[in-house]
Amino acid sequence: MIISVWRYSHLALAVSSFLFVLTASLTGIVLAFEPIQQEIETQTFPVEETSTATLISNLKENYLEVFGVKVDAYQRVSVSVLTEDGEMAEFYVNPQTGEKVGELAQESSVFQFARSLHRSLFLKTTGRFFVGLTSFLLFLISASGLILLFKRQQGFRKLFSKIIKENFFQYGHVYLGRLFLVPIIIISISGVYLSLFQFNVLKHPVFNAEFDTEKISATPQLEIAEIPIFKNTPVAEVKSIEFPFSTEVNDYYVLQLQEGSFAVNQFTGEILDESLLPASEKLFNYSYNLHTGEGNLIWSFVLLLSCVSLLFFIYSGFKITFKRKAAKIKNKFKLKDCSHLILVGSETGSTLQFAVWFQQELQQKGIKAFVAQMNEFEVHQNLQQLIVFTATYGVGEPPTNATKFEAKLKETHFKNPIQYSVVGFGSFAYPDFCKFAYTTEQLLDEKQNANCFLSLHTINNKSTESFNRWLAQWGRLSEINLPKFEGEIETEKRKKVAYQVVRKTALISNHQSFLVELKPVKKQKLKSGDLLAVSPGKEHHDRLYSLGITSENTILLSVKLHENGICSNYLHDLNEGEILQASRLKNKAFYFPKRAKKVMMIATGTGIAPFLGMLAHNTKKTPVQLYWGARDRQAFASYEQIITSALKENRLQDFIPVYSREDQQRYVQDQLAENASEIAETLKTGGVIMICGSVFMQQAVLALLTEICNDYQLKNLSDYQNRGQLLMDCY
Ligand SMILES: Cc1cc2nc3c(=O)[nH]c(=O)nc-3n(C[C@H](O)[C@H](O)[C@H](O)COP(=O)(O)O)c2cc1C
Repeated sequence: MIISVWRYSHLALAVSSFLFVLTASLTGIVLAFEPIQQEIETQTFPVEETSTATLISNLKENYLEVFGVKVDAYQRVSVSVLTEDGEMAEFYVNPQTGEKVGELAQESSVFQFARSLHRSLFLKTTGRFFVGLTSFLLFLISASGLILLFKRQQGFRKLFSKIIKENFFQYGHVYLGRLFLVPIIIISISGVYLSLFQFNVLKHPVFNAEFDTEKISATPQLEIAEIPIFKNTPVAEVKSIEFPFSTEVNDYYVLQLQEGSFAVNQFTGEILDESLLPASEKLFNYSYNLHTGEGNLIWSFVLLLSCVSLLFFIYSGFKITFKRKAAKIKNKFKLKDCSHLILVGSETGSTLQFAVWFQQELQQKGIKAFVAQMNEFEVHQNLQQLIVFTATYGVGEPPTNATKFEAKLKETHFKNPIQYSVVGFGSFAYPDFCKFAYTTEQLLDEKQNANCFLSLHTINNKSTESFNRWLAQWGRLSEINLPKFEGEIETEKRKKVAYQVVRKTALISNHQSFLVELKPVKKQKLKSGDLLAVSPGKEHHDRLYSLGITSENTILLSVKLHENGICSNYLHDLNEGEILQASRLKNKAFYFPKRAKKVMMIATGTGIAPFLGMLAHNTKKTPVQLYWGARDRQAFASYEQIITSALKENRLQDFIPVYSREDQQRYVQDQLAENASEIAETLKTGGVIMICGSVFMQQAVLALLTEICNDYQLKNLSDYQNRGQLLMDCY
């Protein structure tokens, strides 16, 4: 709940000030180049080592008259003098010699334009007011962003720990936020502070030296080089020097230093009056330097990058917001007429997308389904099935639209019996994995007349695969045949590249399957478990093949030839040496585990291909058991050589073929059932189970694994999946 208050504040502030922040950041980017350019172009002199006395003496020697000196943020010393030719001039000098080194820099029109827009939007006082207000809003946006960041990363200490990648824009928003929120807060606070001077809320001090003119004396006269304040002050500390108008004793030097202003007797060097800078003015100087980057190349770069990141924040912020709003609840039927109620607990909208899709599919099957936010939970007498899809936030907290659910449920009485199923959407990256979904199930469990239809299923990182598994189970129990959810899966762009056929085996007559070995024409990094998308000719629908990488680093595909299969026939008709155009899809979710005590591979038919590749590269000799189901022994011929050598070299410990048309006519799941205790032990001790092959086999194996989890009092199967102990690639 708390997180949402901050999120909405963050969003509301960002929306209300977006145009001003956009203008400020664009002009800020241009202006950030000014100090960078100045730093690069400026000729430097040792102002730290040169005393003010040396500078004044040199100037007095070189020019007829000196009116004033200024030292800017880039430590350039400019003078206003009467030259030997009797001309008034202003230019830069070398402080060590007093000689002219260049003309005063003229500000470019681009910077002038950007500065006016940045400071006042060309609207004078009104513009300056809006600019000040924008700075303040930017501060609030950044501060709320920082709080969201702390909450998201679960505290200050974990601020720089891994960011959970939800999607590119969200990841970028958080990642750059971590880097640039603090500089942006500095920019905004300093901007607000500078604005206070524009509106005369704070005023710059004016130094009017006051002293008793009666007491001024011209003796004892000191040489400039002897006057202590000039002798002891390096030029680097000077902001400006006003020279005396005349040689009258009442005329004096006004020396403005970083720390304050001093009136200095031109003959004796006595300090006639002084005024140290008030804190407000010191703060102004800091703010000015921090806001403009003047005089500090590194900080100027930080400012530049912060302004660029602001543009990214604006863009990604809107992208995130629109994505959240993308899935909308549209109910065709009234709640009281619906048999199915889908309740959604969602903060950023992805869970809602699953729910809306589910509702549409149910409606396609003629079932009246209603989608509602968990906070709007109500029951009607026609309700038969309650399905709750909910995410978890914070430390196991409900999403914003589910905060009132517990209270609402407490007040609810189910007059007629209903059945409920809860699906938890969460991320294993958070310690309280799907905790709110567990709470929800427990709350429903305690209600009279509410019966569990399908026990809690948890889904890590919006896995469509995991959702489809729940869908299959729910569909089977309800006797509703639902299609698979084809959600977004993280894949590389499907760019086609050329692969050369290096070998192709003949068909194994009974099985109509064959092996193809391919080599990418251009170097490509591939891993066993990746997918090859093949679409002959102009076919839009490609067929995905799970690939294995052999010990010779060629791609191994095991293909089943279907009578009317476009892709399988296309592959079968290819000859050795021919080129195939296909695209590779990374499938990180199905890679051989880097660290596992044991790996249990389960495959049927051509699903063995990625496993053959994984075995070829199991150089660490992780203990592997391979269960392989096929119709008969003949099918084994194509793989025999690879399996035998893997067994011999200890890259495979155990090969367990199961034939459905031979001996005892058994299926893989039958063999697995016999080894139930070993499977339970594998899951318990952190081993990994990998399944590749037909969906039919997958469903049977998953049903068995669920049974084993129950019998051996293990965790929910989805928990193992979410921990990466159950990897699947089935088709
Ligand atoms: C700030 C934040 C906190 C989260 N906290 C948890 C958590 O405690 N437990 C969990 O399982 N998932 C947590 N998640 C992950 C979300 O629950 C998960 O990404 C979910 O799929 C988001 O669904 P939604 O888009 O419908 O809100 C968190 C995500 C974020 C951004």
